[in-house]
Amino acid sequence: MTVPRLDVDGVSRSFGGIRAVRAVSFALEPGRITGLIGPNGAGKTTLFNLIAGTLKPDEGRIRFEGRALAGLGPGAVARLGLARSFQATSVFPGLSVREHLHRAALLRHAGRPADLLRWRVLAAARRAAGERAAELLDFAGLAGVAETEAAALPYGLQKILGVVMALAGGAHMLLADEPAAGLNPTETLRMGALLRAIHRKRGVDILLIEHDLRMVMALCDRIVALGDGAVIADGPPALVRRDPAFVAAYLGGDADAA
Ligand SMILES: Nc1ncnc2c1ncn2[C@@H]1O[C@H](COP(=O)(O)OP(=O)(O)OP(=O)(O)O)[C@@H](O)[C@H]1O
Repeated sequence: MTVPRLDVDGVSRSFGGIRAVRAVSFALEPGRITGLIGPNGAGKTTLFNLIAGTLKPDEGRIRFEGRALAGLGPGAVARLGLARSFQATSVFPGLSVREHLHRAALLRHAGRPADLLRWRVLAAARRAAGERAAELLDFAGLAGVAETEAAALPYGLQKILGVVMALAGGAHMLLADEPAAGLNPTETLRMGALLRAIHRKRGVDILLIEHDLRMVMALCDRIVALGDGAVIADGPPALVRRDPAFVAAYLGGDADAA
């Protein structure tokens, strides 16, 4: 059997008395866009934090491409190729769009300060990061705003930059955290097209948390639905949207709303 891209096995996490994530298991084959959905408070963000290494599970194991993530922090997880979308404006205040991508590309070396003390290594890393930034500017359609300060971009472009920054370090899998939140319909379509291009043209798998069900249904090969911290439905969109547990928990019983 193929090694799953991401294998979440019996993962639980509580905060005080609240069991935010309860014995969640799913394995994602390579080559997929997967949606992680559920009502407010269902545990999506907690699960993302557990996968990205920001939080540690109380129980269970998470493997990325066969490697256990236990004990790794967010930087180490990202360097393995599992990267989370950034909040573009809060990362490097005052820096341009190009500089954001350049810094994000350099971050993959940040855990190896000894390397960076050797100027040859640093110079080569800077050059490669510059090339990568230029290529990503073109890929994401951001070349026209490359020298604009990231914080001054329209919100939709800031969200695009935050997603593309996650690719700058060479990710094989992108954790996209509500990329359409706060976007208007045109911006949402552009974001959907970008995610599809990231997957199809760059071969990056995506795990997508998103409240915009239309986007999730259109983009995803598979949907994992959480309710009250546990998996309540898991499968292709056409099946999940008719799953009684999903309909009851997420849509208040109205299957046609999905
Ligand atoms: N740091 C924390 N301390 C205490 N409780 C927390 C913490 N983080 C999350 N929770 C609780 O865990 C549960 C799951 O929250 P989580 O944010 O993961 O849900 P979510 O599905 O991402 O919700 P939303 O769609 O609103 O972002 C909620 O009851 C929340 O209040």
